[in-house]
This record gives sequence, structure tokens and C-alpha cells, in this order.
Amino acid sequence: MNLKQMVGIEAAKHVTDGMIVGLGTGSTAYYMVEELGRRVKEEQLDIIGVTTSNATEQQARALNIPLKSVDEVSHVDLTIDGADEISSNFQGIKGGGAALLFEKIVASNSNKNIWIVDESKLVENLGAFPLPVEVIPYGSQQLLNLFEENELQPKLRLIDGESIKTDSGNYIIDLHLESIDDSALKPLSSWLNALPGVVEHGLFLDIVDTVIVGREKGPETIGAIRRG
Ligand SMILES: O=C[C@H](O)[C@H](O)[C@H](O)COP(=O)(O)O
Repeated sequence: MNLKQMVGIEAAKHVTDGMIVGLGTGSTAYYMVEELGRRVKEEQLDIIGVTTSNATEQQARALNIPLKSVDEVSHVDLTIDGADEISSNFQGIKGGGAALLFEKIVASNSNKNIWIVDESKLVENLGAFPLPVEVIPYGSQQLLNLFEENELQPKLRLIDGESIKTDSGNYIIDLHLESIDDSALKPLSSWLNALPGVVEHGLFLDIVDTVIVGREKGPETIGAIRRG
């Protein structure tokens, strides 16, 4: 069993009958969704899933997990998702798979958030992983210019030479920051949020409650972290 599968299965143990569960996106969350699908089928686990991307929706539908949209539920009990980097203060970067917008909406409406990662994702300070910023196409060149002027080393994310489109039809600009001190995260988040054309960014601050880390010797659960 690989480390992503290990934490996916471990996290699924936190899901019990009657829960409304946010289903994350990515290669680690994939295993958690597979495990929930298995439990729905074999153990008649009674849950409602709220997906965070078209890809996860497709996967969950194929597994016959009952689904509702985030707008059809009163709340989400628990969301389980992957992450790209987690700092020693449990702040995170997400969006390597371009799903950050729906992920942040579902996470912000969840009573509890669990992130599942292999141990390579734990860092002292965030920033080695490029920070994704979701922007609407209109005016995106102006945002690229602004980020360039601010020495954030922006790169428009491409696939086959074309701008990638998120599930909402937006572009992703990746910022290469190298290392961001935790004290600079909130000012950076506020600055990005205030820019016209920016829809959302991949800094997930004070959101996670528990992290399940995949280590060679087995899964390790750390947290819980109080929300700020
Ligand atoms: O947009 C994608 C999500 O934020 C993913 O949860 C994140 O990129 C981690 O993905 P993976 O588990 O594939 O490394």
C-alpha cells in the first residue's frame, strides 16, 4: 500500500453514518473517496457527499456515493482533502490540481477539516510549492504584470501550450515565492483577495483541524488545531 492510499483509508475511518462529508480532490483524496465508496457498497454506510471538483464528482458518482451540492446542504460535518504543503503552524497551500476554489468553499463551510498527506508535504515555511491564484481570464495579463512587478515570479499555468481552465472556467497563475514566513501569510492573503480579477488563492489559513500524515511506519494523526 502506498502512503497516499494509507492516509486515504485512515481518514475514511472518521466518517460515520449520517454524516455530510466534503470530498476533496487530488491523488490522495482519490483513495479516501474509493474507500468511502467501498464502505457505502459493502457496509451500507449512510452518508451524503459534497464534492470539490468535477473529477471527484465523476469518481463519487461511479461509486454510487449519494451526492448533494454545497448549496443543497445546511452544513458539512467533515471534509477530507489533500494538500500541497503544510507549514509547522498548520497553514497550507492547496490548488496544485486547480481545484482550490471549490475546495475552499466546501472547507469554509465544514465543521471539521482533515488533510491527508504523505510526509513529503510537511515543511517549516510555505512557499517551495508554487502558490496558485485563480483569476478570471479578463485582465489576467494585467495581474501577471502586477505580480511580476512585485517579484512574485508569476507563471500562467498551461497545458499543451494553452491556459488551463478551472472547473469555473478561470485561469491559474502560479506564484513562485520560495519561502514565506508565517507572519506574512495573512497580509499576502488579504492583498490577493483585494485584487480585482482574483477569484481565490491557494493559501488555506486557519482551516485545518487534523492532519493525517503517511509515514513508512504507518499513519500519524496530528492536530487538532483551533481555527483562528
Ligand atoms: O487542487 C488540488 C488540491 O488542492 C489537492 O488537494 C492538492 O493539490 C493535493 O493533491 P495531491 O494529493 O494529488 O498531491
